[in-house]
Amino acid sequence: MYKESTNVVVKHLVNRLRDVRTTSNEFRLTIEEISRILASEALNDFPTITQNINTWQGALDVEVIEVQKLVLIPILRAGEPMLTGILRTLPYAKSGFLAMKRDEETSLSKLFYENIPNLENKTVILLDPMVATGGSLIDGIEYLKSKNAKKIITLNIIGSPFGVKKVTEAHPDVDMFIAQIDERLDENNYIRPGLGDAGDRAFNTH
Ligand SMILES: O=P(O)(O)OC[C@H]1O[C@H](OP(=O)(O)OP(=O)(O)O)[C@H](O)[C@@H]1O
Ligand SMILES: O=c1cc[nH]c(=O)[nH]1
Ligand SMILES: [Mg+2]
Repeated sequence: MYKESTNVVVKHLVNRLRDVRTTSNEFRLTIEEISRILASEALNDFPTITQNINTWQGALDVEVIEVQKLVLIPILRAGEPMLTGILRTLPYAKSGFLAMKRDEETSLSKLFYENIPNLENKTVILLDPMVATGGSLIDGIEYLKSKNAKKIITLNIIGSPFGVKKVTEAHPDVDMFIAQIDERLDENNYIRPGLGDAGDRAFNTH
């Protein structure tokens, strides 16, 4: 399934990403902010455990997210600020990494590096801001399934209708939380209106 955010703050922040005046530093910080909101939407139903803590009035049983059951995995480069943002909320979540690059001639993704912790019995939150053809996300999900992830949730910022459909058809068991689905994929497989190349915008390489 996929769920497009209805949060007006998320929409507001996505439009800041689209603005060409937004500097790379502000772009990364905005991605961090959006990702923290998307993560709280995605984790709303996540299982909690009871923890006994000491408060100013003594011992108290409280409900906390079972962070040990989570693994955060960004698809580099553009997914990196998403990880940074979510780690500010969940600083002790385990993280793994997939470094992928889409070949701009063929639009096929290639995996260059991975470092993934044990995923057995873990829920993976896969992070990539852009879902254009959907190829990178589909390949990333397949890789994590081959590593026996128990459940996969993706957090994405902008998708094309084509890419989102491809991902949900290829992996109907994956829950996709996306900030905004844009109008279309263009003839160069870029999202319109989109924001350009998210990696270049984030790391000042355009
Ligand atoms: O849905 P797709 O057609 O596969 O395109 C989306 C992919 O392209 C972008 O990464 P890119 O390959 O440009 O790498 P980068 O993050 O290093 O810029 C983006 O972050 C996705 O991973
Ligand atoms: O629109 C697009 C397509 C692929 N990658 C991006 O960063 N943006
Ligand atoms: Mg790129």
